[in-house]
Amino acid sequence: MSERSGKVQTVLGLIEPDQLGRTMTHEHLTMAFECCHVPPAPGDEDLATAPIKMKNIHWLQQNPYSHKENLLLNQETEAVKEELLCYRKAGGGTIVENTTTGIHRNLPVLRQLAKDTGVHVLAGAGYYVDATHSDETKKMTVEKLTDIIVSEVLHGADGTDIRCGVIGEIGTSWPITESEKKVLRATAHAQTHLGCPVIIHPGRNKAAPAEAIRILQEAGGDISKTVMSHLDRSIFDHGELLEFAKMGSYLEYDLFGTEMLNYTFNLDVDMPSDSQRVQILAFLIKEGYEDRLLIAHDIHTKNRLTKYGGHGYSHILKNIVPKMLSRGITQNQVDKILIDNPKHWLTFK
Ligand SMILES: CC(=O)NCCS(=O)(=O)O
Repeated sequence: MSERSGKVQTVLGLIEPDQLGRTMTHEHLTMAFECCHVPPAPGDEDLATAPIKMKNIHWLQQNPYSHKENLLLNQETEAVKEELLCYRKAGGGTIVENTTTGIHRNLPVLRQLAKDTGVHVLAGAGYYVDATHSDETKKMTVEKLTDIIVSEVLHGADGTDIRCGVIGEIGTSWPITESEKKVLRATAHAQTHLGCPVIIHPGRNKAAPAEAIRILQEAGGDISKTVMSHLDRSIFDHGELLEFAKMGSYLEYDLFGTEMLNYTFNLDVDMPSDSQRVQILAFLIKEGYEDRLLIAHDIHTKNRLTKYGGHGYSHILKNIVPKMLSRGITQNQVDKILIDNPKHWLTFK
C-alpha cells in the first residue's frame, strides 16, 4: 500500500476523498490552445484579429477557435481566480484540471489558484494529442513514457515538486496515431503501477472512444477507473452509446455551456444544446448508468469565462442542476454525478 492509497492527490497534497465536495471533472484553469487554431472563414479575417468586445462576442462564441487571442486562457489567471471564488460560493469544492504536456500545463499557477481560492485542484499527468508531441516525445519508448508519467504523479512535473492527481487528459486523434498509441499503453502501465484515475480525450469520430478503451484494456489498464471525455460530441446514436457504456468506463458529458451551430473541428457533428445534454443524462440514468456519469464544462478558451460574456465555471451548479431536477433527475442522482462518482474515480486504489 502506498501513502496515496485511499486518498486524493491535489496540487497542495493528499486529502481525504470526503473533502472533495462537488467536483467538475474536466476543466482548464490555465492553458494555450494554439495547436487547434482554425483559420477564419473568408470574409471573417477582421473579426478574427479584432480585440474581444461586446459587439463580436456572438461571433466569438460561434467561432472560438478562429481567434488566436481567444485560445490563450493562460492570460486570464486573475479572471479565473475570481471565477473560482464564485464557484466556491456556488457550492463547488473541486476542479480536475486536465491540462497535459502540449497545451501549456502550468503547475505553479494551479497551486497558487488553489491556495488563493480554497478550491481543491487536481493536475493532469501525460500528453495531449499527437499534433503537440515533440520529436523527442515521438521517439520515446512506452517504458520511457511510463517512467515520465509515473514520476509526474509520484514526484512532480515540469521541474516542480507539484504532483499530478490524475493521468490525462490523454489526447488521441482519429485515427489514433502511433505516438498516441504508445502514450495510451504507457498510461495503462502507469495506472497499473499507481492505482490512479485516468481520463481520455477521444478523437472526433464515433468509433474513437471504444478504440482508445480497447488499447488501454489490452495494455492492462483499469477501465473502471478511466473516464471517457467529450461524449457530447462523439456518440449520438443511443444504441451505440449503450454499446460503448458496456465497456465500463465513466461516461463524461463535459461540454456544458458550449452551444454552437457549426462545430468547426468536425462539421458533420451537430453540437447538442445543454437541454439535450440533460436529456442524454436522464436516458443513461434510466438505463442504469447513474454510477458512471460525470459532468463538466471543459472551459479552454477565453470566451467561456464570465469576463467575456461566457457561462463560467459555476454554470452547472447554478443553471444545469435546477434543469436536471426539473427533468426528473433526483437530488440523490445529482449528488452521485457531482460528488460520489468523482470521489470514487479520484481515490487512489
Ligand atoms: C481542451 C480540449 O481538448 N477540449 C476539447 C475540445 S473538443 O472540441 O471537444 O475536442
